[in-house]
Amino acid sequence: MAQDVVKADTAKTDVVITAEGVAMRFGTNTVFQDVTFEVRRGEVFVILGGSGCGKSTLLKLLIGLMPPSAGTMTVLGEEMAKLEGAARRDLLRRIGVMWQSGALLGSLTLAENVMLPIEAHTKLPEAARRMIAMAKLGLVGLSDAADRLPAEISGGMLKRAGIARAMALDPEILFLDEPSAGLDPITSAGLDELILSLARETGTTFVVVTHELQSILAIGDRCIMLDKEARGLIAEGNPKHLRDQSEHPTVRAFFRREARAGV
Ligand SMILES: Nc1ncnc2c1ncn2[C@@H]1O[C@H](COP(=O)(O)OP(=O)(O)OP(=O)(O)O)[C@@H](O)[C@H]1O
Repeated sequence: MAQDVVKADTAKTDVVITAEGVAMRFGTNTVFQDVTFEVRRGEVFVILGGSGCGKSTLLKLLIGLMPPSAGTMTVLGEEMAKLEGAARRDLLRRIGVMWQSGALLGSLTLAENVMLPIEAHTKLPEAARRMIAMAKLGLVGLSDAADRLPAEISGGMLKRAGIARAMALDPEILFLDEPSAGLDPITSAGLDELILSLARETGTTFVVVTHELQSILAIGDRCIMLDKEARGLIAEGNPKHLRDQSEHPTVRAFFRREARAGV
């Protein structure tokens, strides 16, 4: 199996997420176990795998929605599962999440949607909140749509607006749950370009959950692959290396199915 060999040289300060021996069980159902990986500052890190392998569950553990059944997970040096109250809120403020649905409020304009987290977490006056919201909408190419309602824009624009809102408080890590779900291939490729340019220009670390092969190859600096049958990780490394060099049958099957169509 291809493995990234740079890991040993990486300074600890460059590591923003660690998972060590992480397991998640629901009753007698072990979704995964022995999951160990790290995410480095500034990279686009992809969590991939087939349906039901536990991608969303892992994302929920990472953002502290539930604690792992076993193992240790740290985000920005803190063990989320052990944090409470203000310490937990402080850490949550340093990360952003865009769920698959985008979850914008339909009765508010895009600018008002982006202003919401700023209002919730700061005491900035409205003019300053709007200025930040406009800057974030500018980052995702939606300056001209700031005063439109979610129902008035396309699916791709909704995703961009969701990213702008998730970036409202300048998160160090941005988690994206299936960002290209429901988008046509051209719109999806545009979103991939946006994610790449945001990662490169803002230095934000992206953790992206997806099973879209085209996106994985386009944006992923590194990835991990979860597998339902193995109940854990079956690959870690650069997606293109895995595609070209992995000898694991499931990894090969996943990466080569669309590779034949010209990826
Ligand atoms: N709250 C829960 N209670 C019980 N079982 C759960 C819960 N959440 C997830 N599971 C189980 O964990 C397994 C993994 O689910 P998960 O949604 O994380 O997979 P996934 O890889 O994100 O799948 P998909 O790509 O289809 O969204 C499934 O068997 C699911 O039934």
